Amino acid sequence: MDSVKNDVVSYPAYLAGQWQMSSSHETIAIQSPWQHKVLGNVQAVTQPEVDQSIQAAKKAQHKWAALSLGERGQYLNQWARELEKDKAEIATTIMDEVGKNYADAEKEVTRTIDLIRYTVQEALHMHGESVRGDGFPGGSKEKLGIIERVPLGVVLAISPFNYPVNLSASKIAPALMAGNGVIFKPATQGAISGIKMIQALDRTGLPKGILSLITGHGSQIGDYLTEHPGINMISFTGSTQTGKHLSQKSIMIPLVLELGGKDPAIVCQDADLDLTAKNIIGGAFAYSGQRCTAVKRVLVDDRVADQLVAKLKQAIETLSVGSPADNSTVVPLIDDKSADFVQGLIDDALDKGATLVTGNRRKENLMAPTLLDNVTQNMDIAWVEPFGPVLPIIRVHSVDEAVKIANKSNFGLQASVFTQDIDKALEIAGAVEVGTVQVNGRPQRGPDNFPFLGVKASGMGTQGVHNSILSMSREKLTVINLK
Ligand SMILES: NC(=O)C1=CN([C@@H]2O[C@H](COP(=O)(O)OP(=O)(O)OC[C@H]3O[C@@H](n4cnc5c(N)ncnc54)[C@H](OP(=O)(O)O)[C@@H]3O)[C@@H](O)[C@H]2O)C=CC1
Ligand SMILES: O=C(O)[C@H](O)COP(=O)(O)O
Repeated sequence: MDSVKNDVVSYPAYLAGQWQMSSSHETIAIQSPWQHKVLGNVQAVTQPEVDQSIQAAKKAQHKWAALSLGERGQYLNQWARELEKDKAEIATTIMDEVGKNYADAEKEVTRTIDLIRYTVQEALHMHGESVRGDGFPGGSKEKLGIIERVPLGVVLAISPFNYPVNLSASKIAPALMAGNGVIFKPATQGAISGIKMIQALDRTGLPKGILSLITGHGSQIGDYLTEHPGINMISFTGSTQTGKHLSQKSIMIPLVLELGGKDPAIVCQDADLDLTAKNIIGGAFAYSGQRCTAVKRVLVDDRVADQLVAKLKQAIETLSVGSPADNSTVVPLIDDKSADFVQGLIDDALDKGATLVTGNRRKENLMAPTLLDNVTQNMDIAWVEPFGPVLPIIRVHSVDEAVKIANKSNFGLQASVFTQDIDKALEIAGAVEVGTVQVNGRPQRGPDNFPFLGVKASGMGTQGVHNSILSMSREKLTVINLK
């Protein structure tokens, strides 16, 4: 299946049920962000190959949707078992390809297996409803409406680099269980992990054509996919910039967009500061802050700010920094360009008078975890998503000021509130314009049975297993006019 030249593997794409080298004869070299070597080549898939894949998905989808939920579930449960077998290999690929530490990469695969199994169970338990017409003026009991959920057709699933397996499966599994065909476009940096995951799915004997895996740079093939008339729904996770672009290109189809964030941790005067510091550190620096739900700013009551900063400094200075293979918390960023971007934000803040508490050291794309205090609203780091290991502290005089600054952001993914007063927590939770508020905990997507959503520039629509199945199916009403 794969071809090897000069020790570098060329991975085929999975087009209309066949593993194939692209007729473009063009490949993209995937460079490890930390081993500084080429891990393999993936295909630059052509537009005619996209057409063939979408046609094949359309054709296969009717038969697929005609299978019972139990039959579709059997393929997915088998996929979960195949992923169990490949766990170590896929975790190693994630580690090599996106620089996630091994323990977290393995957790990502385990979480994916759990998610697939849960998705099957959830889909099995979902059902439609019926309604009689007599509840509305002029209607009658003789009108019986049967409301079923039916698939949308072909779903385009586009995933980002930072969870190359989990955020892909969290689109593919619900799309398949809802009876759709799938066109899967992984992040280029993450494509080999995506390919390995689909190799496991292919081994289940999945009907040919129902899913294709299209590799290629989003900048080259993305618009063609998005604008394709054969696509009936798009589920996208990635940056706000790409998400906005995609929403302008797509034409009258449902979109679910999970985009960037600038999640604040609001720390009240009465907060348990040890618990707060622990959550902020884990939230801000795991996987070097390359998570949409990372804590990306701290809005702390001035009266406890010195104490909190001291605790954060102490904890940051004990974080392990280095190789993903050593399970370091802070690992090299996805590329040098990302590290340059983060460095630019740090430099801007320091130029404008922020206090460097710790960090601001760098070796290529490996950046030391950095804490900046006395950050003010004229600094870019107060508003921009760094996607790197830097945390700004903004001191505030009141809860109202914290909420005001929290809401001034374009983003609205999650927010954390640290306080021991539940009334205050609920008041703040009600006032913050985000998808989710975490009381005394760090922002996070999981557990995956919870709804996951962003508002404002952080997204549109809702993920989480139940909501993903809903968003990838629609209601269909059949009215029986009884005598
Ligand atoms: N809210 C959420 O759930 C999450 C949000 N994110 C956000 O994602 C970002 C990091 O991920 P990153 O991968 O860099 O994001 P990008 O937006 O750069 O890429 C995301 C995906 O979009 C593809 N893409 C690029 N251009 C186009 C296009 N014109 N049309 C269609 N698809 C395109 C990319 O392909 P290619 O790789 O080939 O360029 C990739 O598969 C951060 O902003 C983060 O906050 C990340 C995870 C979760
Ligand atoms: O990509 C991301 O950052 C995720 O969607 C967040 O997931 P997590 O909160 O489980 O890390």
